[in-house]
Amino acid sequence: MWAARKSSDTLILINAFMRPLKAKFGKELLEVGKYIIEGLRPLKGEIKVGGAKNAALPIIAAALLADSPGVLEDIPQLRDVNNLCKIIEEMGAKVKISNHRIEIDPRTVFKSEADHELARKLRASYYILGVMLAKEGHARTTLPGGCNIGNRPIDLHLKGFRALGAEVNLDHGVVEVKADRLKGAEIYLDYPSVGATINIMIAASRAEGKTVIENAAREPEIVDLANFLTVMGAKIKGVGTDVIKIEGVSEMHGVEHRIIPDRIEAGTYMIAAAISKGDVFIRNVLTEHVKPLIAKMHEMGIVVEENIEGVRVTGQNDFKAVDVKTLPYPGFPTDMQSQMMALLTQTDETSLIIETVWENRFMHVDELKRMGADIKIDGHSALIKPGHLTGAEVRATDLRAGAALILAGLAAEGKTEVRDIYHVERGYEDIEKKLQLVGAKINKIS
Ligand SMILES: CC(=O)N[C@H]1[C@@H](OP(=O)(O)OP(=O)(O)OC[C@H]2O[C@@H](n3ccc(=O)[nH]c3=O)[C@H](O)[C@@H]2O)O[C@H](CO)[C@@H](O)[C@@H]1O
Ligand SMILES: C=C(OP(=O)(O)O)C(=O)O
Repeated sequence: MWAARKSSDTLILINAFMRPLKAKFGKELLEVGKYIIEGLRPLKGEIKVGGAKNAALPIIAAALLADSPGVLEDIPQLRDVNNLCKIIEEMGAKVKISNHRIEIDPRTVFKSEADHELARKLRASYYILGVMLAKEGHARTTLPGGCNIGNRPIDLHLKGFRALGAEVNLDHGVVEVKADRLKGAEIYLDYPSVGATINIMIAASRAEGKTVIENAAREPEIVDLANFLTVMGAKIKGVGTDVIKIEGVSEMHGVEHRIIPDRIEAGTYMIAAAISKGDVFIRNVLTEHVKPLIAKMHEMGIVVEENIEGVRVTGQNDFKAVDVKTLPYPGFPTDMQSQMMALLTQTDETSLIIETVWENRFMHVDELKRMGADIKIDGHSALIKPGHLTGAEVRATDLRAGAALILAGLAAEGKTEVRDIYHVERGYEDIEKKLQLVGAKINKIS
C-alpha cells in the first residue's frame, strides 16, 4: 500500500511488465527477493527502532470498535500491517496512510468477514473475529497465516468466545462466530496465549457485564492494546498481570494513539551491534521491555548501557557462553531465540537453548549449519558450540529465522545470501537500510 502510494507510476509499469510472468508463475512472484551480506565489519553509529508490529496489528483491528475516526502514530511500514489495512479497507473502513501514521474511519464498515486470501498472509488477521463479534455480533474468516513455527491452534480463542456466549463454527478452515449479545464470563486460559488474551479482551470490552481472564498473557503489546481500548472508552484493569478484568461498555470512540517501540526489532539490532563487534546506540527502546536480553548480554560480557532514549551495545569483548530458555513474558522471548542462537555461535564454550513456546522453531539451525555453525538439536533443546562462520546461500524459513541469518551474515567471513525474504519483510521495516546506516555491507535484491 505504501509502495503503491509512494510511486504508483513506477508500479503500473512494473505490473504491466510482470503480468504475463505472474500469470505463468503465480502471484507471489513479486514478493521473492534476497539480501546479500558481506560480514566482518564492526557496526558503528545509531539505529532507530520503529513501532511494534505485534502491538500495531491488534490496535489497527481494534480501531474498528469505535464509532468515530481515530489516528494511529508510529505504525511500522510492514507487509503484515499493509495486508491488515487492506483487509479492513475491503470490509468498508476508510484507511488513510501517510508515512508512519494511519487514520481509520470505521463508520463505513459494512462487512464482518475478512478476505480469505489476505487473511492467510498474516497471523493477526484473526483479531477481526474478536472485533467484529463485539461490534456486529458476527464475524467470519479463514484460519490465519503467519510464521510456520509449530502447531498454531486457536482453541483458546474459541473457548473464550464460547464462554462469552458466542456460537462458534470451525468448518474446513473457516471460522464463524455469532452472538445476539455477548455476556461477561470468567475464562481461565490453559496457557497464557498472546493472541487468545487479545481476542478475548477485545470481545469482552463490548460484552454485557464483567469478564475475568485468568492466566492471561502479560506481554507489553497487550498492555499497549489495553491502553488504547481504555482511552477509547473500555474499562480494563489488571493488564500486565495474569488476571485481567474487563467491564463491558456499549460505546467506544476514535482516539489518537502512539504504538510502543518494537522490543524484538530493538533486540535484533542489539545483537547486530554485539555480533559485529561494533558499538551502536539503539534509539527508541523501552529498556524494561528488553530486560531478559540485556540480562543475558551482561552474562555474556557484552557492555549494554541503558538510558531513557535507548541502549548502547558494545561488543568488543570475547563472549561467554550462556543458557537460554524461552518463556512467556517476562521470560526470554521466543521471538528473540533464533537471533540469540546466531550470537551464541560466537562464544567461548557450549551454550544451550531450550525453546518451550513453539515446537518447530529451530528451522534456522540447518541454515546456520550451512554457514559452519556447530549446533545439535535434541527435541526442544539446541546445543550450540563455538564455531567460525563463513558466508553461504541460506533460506529465511520464517521471520526471526531470517533475522538470525542476517545477523550470522554480519559475523561471517565472505558473502552470505539470505533468500526467501518474504517473511523478514512481514516484521522488519527497511532492515537493510537501517544496517547500512551503521556501516553494514548489506544489499537487497528484489
Ligand atoms: C502476531 C503476534 O503477536 N505473534 C506473536 C504471538 O503469537 P500467538 O498469539 O500466535 O502466540 P500464542 O501466545 O497464542 O501461542 C503460544 C503457545 O500457545 C499455544 N496456543 C495458542 C493459542 C491457542 O488457542 N491454543 C494454544 O495451544 C501455541 O500453540 C503456542 O505453543 O505470541 C507469540 C508468543 O510470544 C510470538 O511468538 C508471536 O510473534
Ligand atoms: C512469529 C511471529 O509472528 P507471527 O505470529 O505474526 O507469525 C514473530 O513476530 O516472530
